[in-house]
Amino acid sequence: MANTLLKVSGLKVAYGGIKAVKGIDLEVKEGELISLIGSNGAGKTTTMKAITGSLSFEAGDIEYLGQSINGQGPWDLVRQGLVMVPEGRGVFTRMSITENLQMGAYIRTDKDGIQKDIERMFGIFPRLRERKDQLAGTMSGGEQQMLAMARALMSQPKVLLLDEPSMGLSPIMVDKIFEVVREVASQGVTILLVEQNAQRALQIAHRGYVMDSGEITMTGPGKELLVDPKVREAYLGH
Ligand SMILES: Nc1ncnc2c1ncn2[C@@H]1O[C@H](COP(=O)(O)OP(=O)(O)OP(=O)(O)O)[C@@H](O)[C@H]1O
Repeated sequence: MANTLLKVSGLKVAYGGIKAVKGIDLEVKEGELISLIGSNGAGKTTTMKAITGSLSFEAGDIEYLGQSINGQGPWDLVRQGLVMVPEGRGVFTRMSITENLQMGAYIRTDKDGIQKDIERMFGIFPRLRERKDQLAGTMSGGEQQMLAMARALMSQPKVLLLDEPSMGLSPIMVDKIFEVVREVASQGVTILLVEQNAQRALQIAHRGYVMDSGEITMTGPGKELLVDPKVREAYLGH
C-alpha cells in the first residue's frame, strides 16, 4: 500500500458567518492523482488554501507526511514539498520565463540540479523553451498556466495542488493542460487537482472527491464517478 502523504480530517473553514467548508475528510496517497470537483462556491479553493497554510481554519486536522501541519504558513510548507499553484496563475509578469523558473527554485542551492530541472521543464513544456527569454506577462493565459506549473515543479514538490488550471483557457489549451497534468503525475509527482471541468478531471484521476456546499458528497475511483448517474446529472450535464 502506498503511503498517505496528505490527510485532512474534519476540516471546517468559515469566513465570518459563512461556513465555506463544513467538516470534510480527504486523503492523498503517494503517486496518486486526485481530483476534487464541484460547482461554483462549493468550497474547493477554500480547502486548498487551508491545506497550504494561507487560510486559518476553525476545526480539524491536516497531516502531511504523517505529521500535523496545523498553523504552519505557506513558506514553511513549500520547503517541505507541499506546493500550490493558485487559480489565476500569479507568474512574475516582468520577469522572463527562465527567471520565473529560477525563482521557483529559490529554496534550492544545487545550481547544477536547478539547471538540469530547467531543461527538464523545457522538455515537458516545449512552448516555454521557445519563449525562454520572453517576459512572462506577454504570454497567453495557457502559456502562463504552464509556466506557473513548471515554476512550482522547480521546487521539487512531493504534493502539488493545482487550483483550476483550465480556467479561462481555449479548448485547445484545456486539452494541453490536462495532458501535461497527466504527464507530470506519470513522472511520479502526487497531485491534488481542483477543477470545475469535471469530465476531464475525473478522466485523468485515480480517485475523485465531489464537493457540494462545503461538504464531500461522494468519493471513489475517477472512472466510477464519471459514470455515476448522480455525478453525470449534477456535473456533467447529462
Ligand atoms: N474571502 C472570502 N470572504 C468571504 N467569503 C468567501 C471568501 N472566499 C470565499 N468565500 C465564500 O466561500 C464559499 C466557498 O468558496 P470557494 O472559493 O472555496 O469555492 P470554490 O468551490 O473554489 O468555487 P469556484 O469554483 O467558484 O472558485 C463561497 O460561498 C464563497 O462566496
